[in-house]
Amino acid sequence: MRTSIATVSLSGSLTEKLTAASRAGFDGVEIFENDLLASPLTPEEIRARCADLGLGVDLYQPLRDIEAVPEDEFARNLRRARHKFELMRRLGADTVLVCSSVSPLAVDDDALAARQLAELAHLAQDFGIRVAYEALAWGRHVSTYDHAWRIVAAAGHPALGTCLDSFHILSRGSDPKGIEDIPGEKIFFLQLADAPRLAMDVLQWSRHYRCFPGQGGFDVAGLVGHVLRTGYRGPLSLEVFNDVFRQAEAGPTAVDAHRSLLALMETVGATALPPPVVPTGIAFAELVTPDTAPVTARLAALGFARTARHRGKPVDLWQQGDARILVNTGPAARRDGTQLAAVGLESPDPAGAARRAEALLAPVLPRRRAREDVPLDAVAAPDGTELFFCATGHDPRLPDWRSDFEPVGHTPDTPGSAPGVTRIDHLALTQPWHQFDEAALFHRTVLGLRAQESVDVADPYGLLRSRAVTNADGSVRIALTVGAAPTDDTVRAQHLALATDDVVTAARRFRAAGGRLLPVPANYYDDLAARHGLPEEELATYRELGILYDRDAHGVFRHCYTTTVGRVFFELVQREGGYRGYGAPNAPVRLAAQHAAR
Ligand SMILES: O=C(O)c1ccc(O)c(O)c1
Ligand SMILES: [Mg+2]
Repeated sequence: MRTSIATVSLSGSLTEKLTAASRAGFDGVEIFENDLLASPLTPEEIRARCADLGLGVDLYQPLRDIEAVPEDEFARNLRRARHKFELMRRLGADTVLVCSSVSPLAVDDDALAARQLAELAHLAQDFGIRVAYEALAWGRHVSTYDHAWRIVAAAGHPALGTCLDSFHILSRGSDPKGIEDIPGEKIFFLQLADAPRLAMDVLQWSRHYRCFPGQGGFDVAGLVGHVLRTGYRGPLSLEVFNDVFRQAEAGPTAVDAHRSLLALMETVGATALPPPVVPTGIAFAELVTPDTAPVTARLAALGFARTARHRGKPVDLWQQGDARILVNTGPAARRDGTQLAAVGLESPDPAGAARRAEALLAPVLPRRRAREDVPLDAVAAPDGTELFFCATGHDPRLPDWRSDFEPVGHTPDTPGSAPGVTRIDHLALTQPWHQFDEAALFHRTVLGLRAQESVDVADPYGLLRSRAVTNADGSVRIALTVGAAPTDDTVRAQHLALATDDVVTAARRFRAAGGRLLPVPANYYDDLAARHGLPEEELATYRELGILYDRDAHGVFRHCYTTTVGRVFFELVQREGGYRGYGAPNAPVRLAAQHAAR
């Protein structure tokens, strides 16, 4: 099917928007009137630019406040429309969107609306133009798709059809099943947008909070299924009014937009993509650092041993139990400071995982970082984190990334031999401020992970949002976070959470080995005592070590934090009884403590 995007969904000049849409692989655009009015290009130049970029001008929009008005007013509206049709002819656009009137002059008279829309369509026809009538959710008299369709049907003009917009339909709670009663050839256009479920005025909701399909709470794919069953074969077009996307760079936004549409088309069976290959564990996390000592001192104190070194690069493998951390001191480290740069995901089919990622527009990274390296499939996540699809000896047919490493003589503790770290529990990756929703969609569609609900976390200097993506058994957990103050290193911090069966002993061992744990204020423990009624002795231990505590319907969570190096800190976590969360209620206390420590 044709994919299209409204210029209002992207930031920049019209030229920048068109270029971004074309590069991201869209077939066409809806040109929003304001973008044309503000452009220094003539309509002919815009048409030529679109042609050069391989874009069709699938829709010109919107014509407003046309129908169901007194005759003298309607005569003025027709003059206005004629001017637009002349413009559209120069632009090479053959469909115009007319949205239902919000004018105080409009009357509640369907027969009048139908008669005037037929007259408009008659004029449009002379210009080779079709009119697509759309119910705005806040239209004065027409606000539902079935009402707009009744008027279109009554008008009975071949150049008049309807435009369906998933936002207007789903925001009002209309049942989209009735779409199947509209003949496909009378649906002239289909606009798609998702939105988070918010209890607010629908106009404000529409103009500021729409998002790409799959990022919000609507069943957009379900709606598209109904539309396709009518026989509609026109474009699937994204029309997303969103305050964040208006500011974000158009190029990446357009790619994210197209990915969301591809995933939606897969869901409704309109396209076939390589199937998702869900990762089965975390093979490694890779830190880059220009300043090795503070990182390795923390790892050693946590009980990690340096077990191997890369044959060709300044990269060490530190290991404990099944937790593997690469410490890279190469050139990227000097450029970027200490940060989590790459994640190795255990994959039953690394090549298949990479094929899906590529089909969903993820940048594919070179298979070998150096000529002599084992070939590994890798892609870049939206935040730039490199994701390696790899095998850690679980399948003899797949190359083992560890073959690039030479043992250095230390053997790690075997899991369970000492109460240390058993595995990586989760990773927390900070996303660029404008890519939070996209990050969740990426991890869900590209990696086949499940996204949990987003939670708000109060930081002393702004609000953070956090959303976890996981595989079914919890062996892959990634917390995606975003903050309001992107330049602040506490807000930009990433962390590596390490699982242990006994956080108290692990914390004591870390301290005894010279490690410093993040101090937690006494007020926190007074509150904890009141909330959970923990025995005084247990509380005293937590107080002493800075251990935080949480409980959900499934179990208990105890955790503590190291101090931060660059953008990175470590967390020791003990999950008991199937606890599913990440200690979110404690995050504000942790963030305040980290700001204080800075
Ligand atoms: O918010 C609006 O005015 C507006 C305009 C055109 C549309 O297609 C739409 O869905 C909303
Ligand atoms: Mg619309």
